[in-house]
Amino acid sequence: MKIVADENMPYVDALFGDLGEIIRVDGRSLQAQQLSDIDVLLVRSVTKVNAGLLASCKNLQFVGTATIGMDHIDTQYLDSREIGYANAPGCNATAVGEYAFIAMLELARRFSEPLKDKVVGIVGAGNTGSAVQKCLEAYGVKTLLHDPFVAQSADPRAFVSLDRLVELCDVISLHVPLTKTGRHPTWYLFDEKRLASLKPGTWLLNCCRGEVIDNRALIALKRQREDIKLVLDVWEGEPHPMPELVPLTEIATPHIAGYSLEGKARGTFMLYQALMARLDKSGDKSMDSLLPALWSHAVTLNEQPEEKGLLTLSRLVYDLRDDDELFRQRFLNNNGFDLMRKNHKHRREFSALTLANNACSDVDWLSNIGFSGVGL
Ligand SMILES: NC(=O)c1ccc[n+]([C@@H]2O[C@H](COP(=O)([O-])OP(=O)(O)OC[C@H]3O[C@@H](n4cnc5c(N)ncnc54)[C@H](O)[C@@H]3O)[C@@H](O)[C@H]2O)c1
Ligand SMILES: O=C(O)[C@H](O)[C@H](O)COP(=O)(O)O
Repeated sequence: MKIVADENMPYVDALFGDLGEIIRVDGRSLQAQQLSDIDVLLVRSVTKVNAGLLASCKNLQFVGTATIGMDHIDTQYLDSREIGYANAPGCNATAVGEYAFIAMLELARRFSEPLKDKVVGIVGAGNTGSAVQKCLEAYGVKTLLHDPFVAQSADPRAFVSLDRLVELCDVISLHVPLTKTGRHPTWYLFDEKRLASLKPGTWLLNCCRGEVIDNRALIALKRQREDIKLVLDVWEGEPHPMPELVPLTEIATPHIAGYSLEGKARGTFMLYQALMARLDKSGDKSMDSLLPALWSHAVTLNEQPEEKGLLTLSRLVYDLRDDDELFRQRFLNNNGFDLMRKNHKHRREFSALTLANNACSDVDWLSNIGFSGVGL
């Protein structure tokens, strides 16, 4: 079996090595002629999988994308050729949730405005939106949700309209797929008009897809309204963000909100499971053996951490300021955006840090946020 895999997908050798030959490729520049005799294609969000790429693959049985988003895959075309496919829903939801939560803690500290006093609006209440909500609620922050699809399901949570969310929230975090059609398209969901309606001092975070916000309108808004604070992980026109937008942000990163080691391992592992099911084989691999230990094993709490202490714990697991600094230095360099993504291997999730409780008081909320605990 011949397997072509994006070079930015870790753990492919460990999981797929027994199945056949593995060829690593640069997913963004992948060409049809590199794929003519392959059986399996494993991609990330930067590869457009469509008739143009696959027309000459006669043996192709399976396409896997180690991502949540599917907007880069022409599933109709795959269906028409009866090629199996899978994505990895939820694989990096915890990573995105923790990224957004840490970013909010960073802004709270920078502007001396406690996160605990804010109301946070979450647009899109699926896997990543729910992961942010989990961290916020565990910490005791009030959240409001907008999701017209989930609102009509049996989900017991309360939902508000987008207008109401924008009107009431101090912080808005975006977690929708990129859609151009259907009843509630998200392309430019935050257009010039919506952006103009943000209440004074709003913090706006985008960790989903760049084009959910009209980036030109965002630049125009920021030039008039210093009070709006931006956290952007995704950009219109990736891998070339509008250069004038970057200095207008508080935190800027190259589409790595989902890039925890755990999230990447989960993504590859979910594709392994999907391929094994497609081949009607039972897999003998497990995810546990893939991950290394965190550099610091445990931290002992002698007292209840306040917001500053919570940020300190978060930074032990993932210091978002490092990625922000590197991005500002490098995004304009040749291939800087993609190189930073390719070399991004340092990030862990809260669960990698074990907290020991010497404080006696109730610190269950820390395990609800996601930290591992001895006696929490
Ligand atoms: N920055 C990153 O690294 C990163 C990582 C993971 C996912 N993503 C992006 O984030 C998106 C969301 O991921 P997810 O795992 O939460 O997906 P999901 O499918 O679990 O949830 C998306 C939610 O958005 C809702 N939605 C759709 N249209 C909406 C609209 N107009 N208004 C409000 N809600 C709407 C859906 O009903 C769904 O509940 C993905 O599609 C992907 O594009 C980015
Ligand atoms: O949709 C997703 O899952 C995310 O956007 C994902 O983290 C993108 O990462 P990539 O596949 O580009 O490495």
